[in-house]
Amino acid sequence: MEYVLETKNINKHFYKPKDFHVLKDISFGVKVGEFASIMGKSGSGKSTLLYILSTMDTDYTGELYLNHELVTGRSHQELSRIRNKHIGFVFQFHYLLSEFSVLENVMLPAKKLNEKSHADIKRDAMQKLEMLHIDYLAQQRASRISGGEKQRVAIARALINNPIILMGDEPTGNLDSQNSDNVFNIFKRLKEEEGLSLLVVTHDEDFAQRTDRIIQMEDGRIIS
Ligand SMILES: Nc1ncnc2c1ncn2[C@@H]1O[C@H](COP(=O)(O)OP(=O)(O)OP(=O)(O)O)[C@@H](O)[C@H]1O
Repeated sequence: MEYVLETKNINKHFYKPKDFHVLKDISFGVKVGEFASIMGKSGSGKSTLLYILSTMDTDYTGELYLNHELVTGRSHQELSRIRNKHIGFVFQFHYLLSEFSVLENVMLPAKKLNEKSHADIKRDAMQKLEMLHIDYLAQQRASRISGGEKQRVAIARALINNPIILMGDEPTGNLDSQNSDNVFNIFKRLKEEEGLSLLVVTHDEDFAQRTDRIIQMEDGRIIS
């Protein structure tokens, strides 16, 4: 089986205010081209797990593999590069820089990666915006577009370095049903047309039901 992401026995504790075993022996994988969702009650550990999977949190035991390579134990600098190059992340809030244009926002992670010329990055960013049907917003300031548009720009930005997996933490949490549907359809299209792998934490039952697989969490464990 070809996995883009795999974990082996991930455990995590929070020690303040008292010892709390938040993630218990999490072992699972996301297959290449799979669109998986994570559901579970508030407090079951979904966000905590996603922050480990996205390499933002390194305070755990167990192993994390991306493209079959062990990521656990790498230096802060290496992780920052792995994250920027291989993982796209979409949050509930868009985190766009409001004073920058839409195009500049999308270009930023590629600028940081520093592997391509300015012209190439600009061309790639325009292509992502076209793919999401928001290329007409390229020169607009990020502060001046709607919530649904901002989330689509955030998706374009998450895709600029052609990640191997796109992760989302409640990416439709701030959107109305029409815009949530838009985001779902974009994700579905990325899977079907680009072969992208996706892993999305959501409270939206409707959204989760339409993904390939629901990973159900309860009290820090995966129960199904
Ligand atoms: N920094 C922290 N210190 C101590 N406990 C924490 C910390 N962060 C989270 N927790 C606790 O860990 C548990 C899991 O939190 P987490 O945010 O992963 O849950 P979740 O399933 O994503 O919840 P929600 O659906 O509400 O976002 C919760 O009980 C939370 O209170």
